[in-house]
Amino acid sequence: MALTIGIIGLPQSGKTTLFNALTKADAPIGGYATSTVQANLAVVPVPDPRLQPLADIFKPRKVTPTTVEFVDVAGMGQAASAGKEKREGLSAEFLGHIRNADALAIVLRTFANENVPHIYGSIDPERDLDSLNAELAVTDLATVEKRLERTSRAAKSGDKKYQPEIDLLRRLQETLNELKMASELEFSQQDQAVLGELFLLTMKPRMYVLNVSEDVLGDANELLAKIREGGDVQVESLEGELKGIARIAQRAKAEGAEVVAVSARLEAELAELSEEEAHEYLEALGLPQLGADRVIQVGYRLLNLITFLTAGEDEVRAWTVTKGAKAPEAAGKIHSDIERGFIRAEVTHFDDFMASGSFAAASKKGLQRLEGKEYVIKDGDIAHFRFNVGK
Ligand SMILES: Nc1ncnc2c1ncn2[C@@H]1O[C@H](COP(=O)(O)OP(=O)(O)OP(=O)(O)O)[C@@H](O)[C@H]1O
Ligand SMILES: [Mg+2]
Repeated sequence: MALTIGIIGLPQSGKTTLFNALTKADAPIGGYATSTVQANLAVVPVPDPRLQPLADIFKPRKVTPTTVEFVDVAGMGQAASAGKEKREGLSAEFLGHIRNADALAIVLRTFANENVPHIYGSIDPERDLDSLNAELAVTDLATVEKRLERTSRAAKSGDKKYQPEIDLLRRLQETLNELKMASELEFSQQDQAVLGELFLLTMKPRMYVLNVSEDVLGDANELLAKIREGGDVQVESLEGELKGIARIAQRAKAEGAEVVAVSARLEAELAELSEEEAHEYLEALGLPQLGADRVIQVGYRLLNLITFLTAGEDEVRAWTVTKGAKAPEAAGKIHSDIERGFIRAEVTHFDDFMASGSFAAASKKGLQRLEGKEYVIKDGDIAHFRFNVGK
């Protein structure tokens, strides 16, 4: 089952443009609200700087990155823009698309574009985030209250076993009612089963994607790095777009959420170029990498995934496992037979391999290990599995 990152944001914040930059696809982009009606879904390769050096050494026939799924949905906040009662939450159709997302990429507009009116009439990413959060919270509140009604009815029988669930639901109700995120609460092990059934939107891991104007991209990246590293930033003295960018970055830091700056329109254009041309362009702008690539990498991390590698003359390949997975489970990603017949894993970490130059040299230095069934796979492990399938 593929893990999915849902791209959400206000109408016309640049979600589909970002989606196109991520996927190098051509989803229709519109200059009017609700231009995305149905969802766009795509499987996106995860850029991994370890693949190329391995390919240079093994000269394999094939290099295969691992992938992650993104879904782009219509803009939220329509309830507000249509002047409807705001507390009704999201439509069932919309919800269907993001309920099952495993993490959220929240697009916040800071870019200036006279041809693209903002539904609230001005640029203010903090206000937009509050509005999105409120909408997510109200939607979750409806979910929680429905469940509370059902559980309370069941509890009328006098069975005490429902009490912990009712307590949990009441706590959630109170928090969401204040338009706070359910993720701010502490949960017990016992709560997890109910939470797992609720698919709350405000529980999902999230990242913020600031969609900025092309001309502030360089400054925005510097500012984000400075705030991330805990540098002293006088937000009030910042001008224009950068002020909003800094505010979101500070909030993200306080929440422990990731934040990435992209200029979605520029990146969607770059996605049309060859990789080489795109990188030349980036270098000219003084940027280390495409924002879209960062969005994919950070999104992948949000999903609690790590990458292990296999390398040989046939193929150099990146594979995905959940953090904490043991060697046989990793082997099972390649083939169920390898998991069933798992004997041992020969493991060399990518860094050790590169420092040694070959498996033989790594082995001589004692950097290639034989690991058993209980070994927990680490990000960047190059693994070769020994297995034996009986008849
Ligand atoms: N960084 C940017 N700078 C300038 N214009 C941008 C930028 N990003 C997106 N745009 C423009 O904003 C408009 C809206 O973009 P897009 O259709 O991607 O938004 P959306 O969030 O998918 O909208 P909807 O919610 O209606 O589906 C497009 O005209 C796009 O070219
Ligand atoms: Mg769209």
